Amino acid sequence: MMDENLSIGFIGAGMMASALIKGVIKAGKAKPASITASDAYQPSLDRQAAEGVHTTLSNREVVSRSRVVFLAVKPDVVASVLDEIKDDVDPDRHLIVSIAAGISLESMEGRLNSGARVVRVMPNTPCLVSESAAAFALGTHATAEDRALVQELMGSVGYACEVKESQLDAVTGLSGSGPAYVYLLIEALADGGVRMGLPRQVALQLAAQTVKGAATMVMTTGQHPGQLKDAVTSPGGTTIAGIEALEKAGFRGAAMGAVVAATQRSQELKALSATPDKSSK
Ligand SMILES: NC(=O)C1=CN([C@@H]2O[C@H](COP(=O)(O)OP(=O)(O)OC[C@H]3O[C@@H](n4cnc5c(N)ncnc54)[C@H](O)[C@@H]3O)[C@@H](O)[C@H]2O)C=CC1
Ligand SMILES: O=C(O)[C@@H]1CCC=N1
Repeated sequence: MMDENLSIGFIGAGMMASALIKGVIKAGKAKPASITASDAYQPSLDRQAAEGVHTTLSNREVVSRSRVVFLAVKPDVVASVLDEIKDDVDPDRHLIVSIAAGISLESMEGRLNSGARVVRVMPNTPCLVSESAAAFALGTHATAEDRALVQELMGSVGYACEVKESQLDAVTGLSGSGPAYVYLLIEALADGGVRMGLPRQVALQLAAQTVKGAATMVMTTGQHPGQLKDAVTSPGGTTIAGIEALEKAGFRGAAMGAVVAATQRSQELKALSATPDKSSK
C-alpha cells in the first residue's frame, strides 16, 4: 500500500499533469498539499494553486519537495529538464516517472547520475475521470517497490499494466493518442445524427453514450467485439447497411492506420532524442 502522505511532484503542469493531479487526488492517493507542480507558464500554475497544490517556477524545488517526480513536459524539453535537476536527484529518495512520448529510459538514465531510478509511463487524459488506460516500463535501477507504486498510482486512475519498453511506442499510438481518435468518432457520429435531423445536443449525448456503452459491453461481458457486433446486426436490417457503409469507406484500415502512424511518430521522436550530444551530460 502506498504511503498516503507520499509527496508527488510534477515538472510541467499542462494538460496531462492536470489530468493526473486531479485523478490521483480524486482517488485519494495524494492530498493536494503533498503535491508540488512547476511550470514555466504562470497561468498553468495558477490553475494548480486553485486546487490546493503547492506551485513553483523552480523545477529543482519540485525535486527537493517530492519523492516521486513526474516529468510532464513535452518530449523536446525532457533533456534540458534532466540536465537542470540531475544533481538534485538522489537514487535513495527519488523515483523519476516520465510520461513523455518517445523518450527512452536509456536516454534519460544517461542524462542523470548513475543509479537513478526511472520509470516510463504512457497514460492518457481520461485519468481525469478515473478511466485512464496506461502502460509502463521500468528502468535499470527501478525496484520492485517502484513497480508496485506505479501500478497502484496509475491503477487508481484507471487500467494500468507493465509492458516491455519496446512496446511503449505502440501503447502511445493506441491508448496514449487513442482518446483523440474516439473523440473524432463521437463527433462524426453526432454529425451523422444532425445530418439526419437530430438536435445537436441529443445527437452528441447519444453518440457518446453509445461509445461508452459499447466499451463497457466489451469489458464486462468477456465477449469478442465481433460477437457483440453480430448481436446488433439483424439480417437485412439497419445495422448491416451501416456496417457496409463503414467497410466501403475503409473504416477498419483507417483505425489501424491511425495506430500505426502514431506509433511510427513515437518511434521518430525516440530516434531524435537518442541523437543529441552525450558530451553535455
Ligand atoms: N496530452 C496527452 O494526451 C498525453 C501526453 N503525454 C505526454 O505528456 C507530456 C506533456 O504533454 P501535455 O500535458 O499534453 O503538454 P502541455 O503543453 O499541456 O504541458 C506541458 C507543460 O510544460 C510546461 N513547460 C515547458 N517548458 C518547461 C520547463 N522547462 N520546465 C517546466 N515546465 C515547462 C509548459 O508550460 C506546459 O504547461 C508530453 O511529453 C506528452 O508526450 C502522454 C500521454 C498522453
Ligand atoms: O500527441 C502526443 O504526442 C501526446 C502523446 C500521446 C498523446 N499525446
